[in-house]
Amino acid sequence: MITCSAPGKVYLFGEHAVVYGENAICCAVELRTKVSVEKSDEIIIESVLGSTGLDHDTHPYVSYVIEKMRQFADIQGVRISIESELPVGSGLGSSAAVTVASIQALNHLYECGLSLEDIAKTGHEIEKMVQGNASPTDTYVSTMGGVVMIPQRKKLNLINCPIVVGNTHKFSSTKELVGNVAKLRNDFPSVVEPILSNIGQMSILAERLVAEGDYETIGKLMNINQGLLDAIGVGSAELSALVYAARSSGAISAKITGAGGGGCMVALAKENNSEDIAKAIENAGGEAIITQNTAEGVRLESLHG
Ligand SMILES: Nc1ncnc2c1ncn2[C@@H]1O[C@H](COP(=O)(O)OP(=O)(O)O)[C@@H](O)[C@H]1O
Ligand SMILES: C[C@@](O)(CCOP(=O)(O)O)CC(=O)O
Ligand SMILES: [Mg+2]
Repeated sequence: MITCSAPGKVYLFGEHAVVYGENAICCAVELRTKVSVEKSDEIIIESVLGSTGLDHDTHPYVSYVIEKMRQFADIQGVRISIESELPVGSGLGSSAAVTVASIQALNHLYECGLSLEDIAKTGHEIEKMVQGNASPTDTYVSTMGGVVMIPQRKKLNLINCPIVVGNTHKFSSTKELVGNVAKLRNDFPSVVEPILSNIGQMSILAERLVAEGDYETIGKLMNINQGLLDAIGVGSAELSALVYAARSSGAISAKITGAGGGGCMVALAKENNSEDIAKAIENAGGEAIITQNTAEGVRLESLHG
């Protein structure tokens, strides 16, 4: 049995806008999805979502992974077991993590010889197939780790402060939210395109701030980004409650991460106040996770289970 894991991510800036080619800055976080694979008589995919064969309704990402990997190997029967620290459908890139970890596990099992660049590219093709429209961000960051500027795929310095995630526990589908933004942009191009372009500008300004470790100024821009995410309709009362709770308890910044609608928000904390922010998020009805960014992307965990 071969086990690989891949990290989730939070966006400092640029979700949704990045789908239209704008800049984004996204960091891998130390919350992982683990995928174990072994050859078997039939195809079995096991996860918290159930146990299925090739099934595009329950396991769309993993089903497409198997179909794509058949370009590189003769895959007949395989058992794929998924365990994850990432909440599903919550803006932390669980779809990219499960996709990337599955590709790498099959890559090892069938000795396909795919490079990390190949894995990120194949992962992006799969996210596009399921989501309809997807940026390369989540699959690239989950493959390579670190803090990355998209679309350049440029690695920036790691963020040297605690990251607090607040989960509303309201499931939200990325495909649906990306579709809603596409409709709004189509209905009001002269209004929505400048908003997306303004979001892109924040990443361009923030590149130097990340290099300098100027988290206070990064935080001011993140808070503006939150306002613009609300403007394009991906906020919710639950997310706003957690965002304002985090800010009132001393967070440097707080905004939605990922597709929004429900799912998670992210706050940057100071060295000494991550616990206070986590408590405020819990008091406002969310689940708090204190984490940090990670330089490590997809990795081999074990060869024998
Ligand atoms: N642990 C898991 N096991 C199986 N499938 C998963 C797992 N985590 C995520 N997925 C897949 O990813 C989908 C959620 O992806 P998405 O809507 O992009 O949200 P996000 O990536 O923000 O969590 C799930 O509906 C499921 O298809
Ligand atoms: C909204 C978007 O920018 C990020 C979606 O992230 P997540 O699936 O909610 O973790 C879509 C994309 O970049 O493909
Ligand atoms: Mg996703």
